[in-house]
Amino acid sequence: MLHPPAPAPARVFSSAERRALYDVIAARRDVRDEFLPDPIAPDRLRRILEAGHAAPSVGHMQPWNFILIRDPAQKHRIASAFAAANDEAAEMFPEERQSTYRSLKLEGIRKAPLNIAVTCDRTRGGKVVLGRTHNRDMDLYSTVCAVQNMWLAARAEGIGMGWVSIFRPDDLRAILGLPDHVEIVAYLCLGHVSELFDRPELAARGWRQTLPLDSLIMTDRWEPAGA
Ligand SMILES: Cc1cc2c(cc1C)N(C[C@H](O)[C@H](O)[C@H](O)COP(=O)(O)O)c1[nH]c(=O)[nH]c(=O)c1N2
Repeated sequence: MLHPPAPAPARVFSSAERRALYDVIAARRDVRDEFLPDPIAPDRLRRILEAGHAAPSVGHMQPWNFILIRDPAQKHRIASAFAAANDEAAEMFPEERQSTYRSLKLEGIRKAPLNIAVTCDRTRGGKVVLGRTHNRDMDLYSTVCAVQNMWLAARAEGIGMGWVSIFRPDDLRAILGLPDHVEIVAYLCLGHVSELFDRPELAARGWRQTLPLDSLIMTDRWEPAGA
């Protein structure tokens, strides 16, 4: 007779191991401009992708794919799509912020030796997926979990990663040749880094400051501001 599989004892991490995890979380940065041209060694890239693939996903759907982009011509098309969208984006901010916005470097598409498009196949796992029955976007959220795992793994490997989202989605879909049932979730730039900011670059450059954690914690239900 077959017995259902039982869980194994949970591994306990030492304080040094815990510290290492929190250090990586704190030292992770969004990288735009600090990329070096050196290629990423295949074993490092593999570990970063494995970290992504180890992410939680709704119903264990694993809806992600990882499109590895190194071709300069393809990067050029994507950088042009970014430039078009970025011009439109600049216009959307109040006039007094537009020059600051234009001074920010917001992508490393050509400078980073590797770009990765992380996609979500919305049909994977069939029509009904455990946990997604009433919340259709859980597959997209799952894919974001994969991206965050990659971001942390990359930092631990000494690889910088930046997320670029300033695109008209249809431009990027066409360039990547995505079928209708596949969404682009993240466009990532990866490479070794020379330097890193010790806090978010947007905060360091005065665009937007980091909010204090205690101002964000609520108890039992939504607390209206000033209550
Ligand atoms: C979904 C999503 C999308 C984007 C980003 C992040 C995320 C989560 N970020 C990076 C973002 O600006 C950055 O994470 C914050 O400023 C905080 O900085 P650190 O990530 O802590 O360095 C980002 N940065 C950028 O320069 N261009 C971009 O298009 C985007 N898009």
